[in-house]
Amino acid sequence: MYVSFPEPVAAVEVLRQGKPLVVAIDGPSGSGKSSVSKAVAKRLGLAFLDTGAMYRAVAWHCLNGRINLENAAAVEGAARTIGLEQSLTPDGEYIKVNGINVTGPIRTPEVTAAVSAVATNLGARAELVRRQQDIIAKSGARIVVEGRDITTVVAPHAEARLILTASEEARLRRRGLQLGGAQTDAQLRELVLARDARDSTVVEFHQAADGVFTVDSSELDFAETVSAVLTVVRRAVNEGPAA
Ligand SMILES: Nc1ncnc2c1ncn2[C@@H]1O[C@H](COP(=O)(O)OP(=O)(O)O)[C@@H](O)[C@H]1O
Ligand SMILES: Nc1ccn([C@H]2C[C@H](O)[C@@H](COP(=O)(O)OP(=O)(O)O)O2)c(=O)n1
Repeated sequence: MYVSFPEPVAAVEVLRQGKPLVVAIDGPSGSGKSSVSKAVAKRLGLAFLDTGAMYRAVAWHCLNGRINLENAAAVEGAARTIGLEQSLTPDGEYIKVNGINVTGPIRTPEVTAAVSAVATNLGARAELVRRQQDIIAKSGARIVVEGRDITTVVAPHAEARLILTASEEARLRRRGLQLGGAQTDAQLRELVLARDARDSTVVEFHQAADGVFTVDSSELDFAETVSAVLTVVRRAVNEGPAA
């Protein structure tokens, strides 16, 4: 079989040309939000915003600056004052805190273990939501945004809103593979399920709100999931919110 390399890039699909097209994607950890959202943004020629990276960046800043994560006022203060700069394209993702590139460091187990302290801080959330809405407006409202509260709080009027979910088993397996298989079952459960349980005390990302579509990727491979999400986006654009 002859396989050409690099693979031909799929043609960009033009939807709502010249008009706003915000695609809001929420879901639990390991459901595929980040990777699938990037592929969807590429396919639709849209910008891309990883909101989880912003929560992680604040957590990294607190750990790095010895800011007590249990001090709610201090964490909120950190969210309000840090300089955040991040890529808004699906390729070459990066994020900087006060000019320091923390793209790698925000993915360490230490930051992952600490990030719920930021995610459950309502003052920090309000500030990050405000920043995210500002980024969406500045993108010309043609952007895929993924996180936990995008369909409900950050962009409740987005042209397409969906929850991307998958069974616990699928999410644990995918995260294990993604991290290279070095984690024990207990460690993976803490990284994925325990963190989701903590985060879901302040945001609902398991159940779709009114008008929000659901894509369950448990039985789908990556390409099928991207395709299912694109189908939902086309349907939302052509027919409106989920019934
Ligand atoms: N439908 C799928 N089938 C198989 N693997 C997938 C699927 N969707 C995502 N993945 C893989 O699962 C891992 C976790 O996906 P990721 O996008 O990081 O999830 P999230 O952002 O929701 O935490 C990645 O390695 C990704 O490539
Ligand atoms: N809009 C968002 C995005 C992320 N969060 C929180 C929830 C997560 O614990 C952290 C990190 O999010 P991220 O999407 O990077 O997490 P995963 O790696 O997909 O599990 O931030 C949030 O509360 N609201």
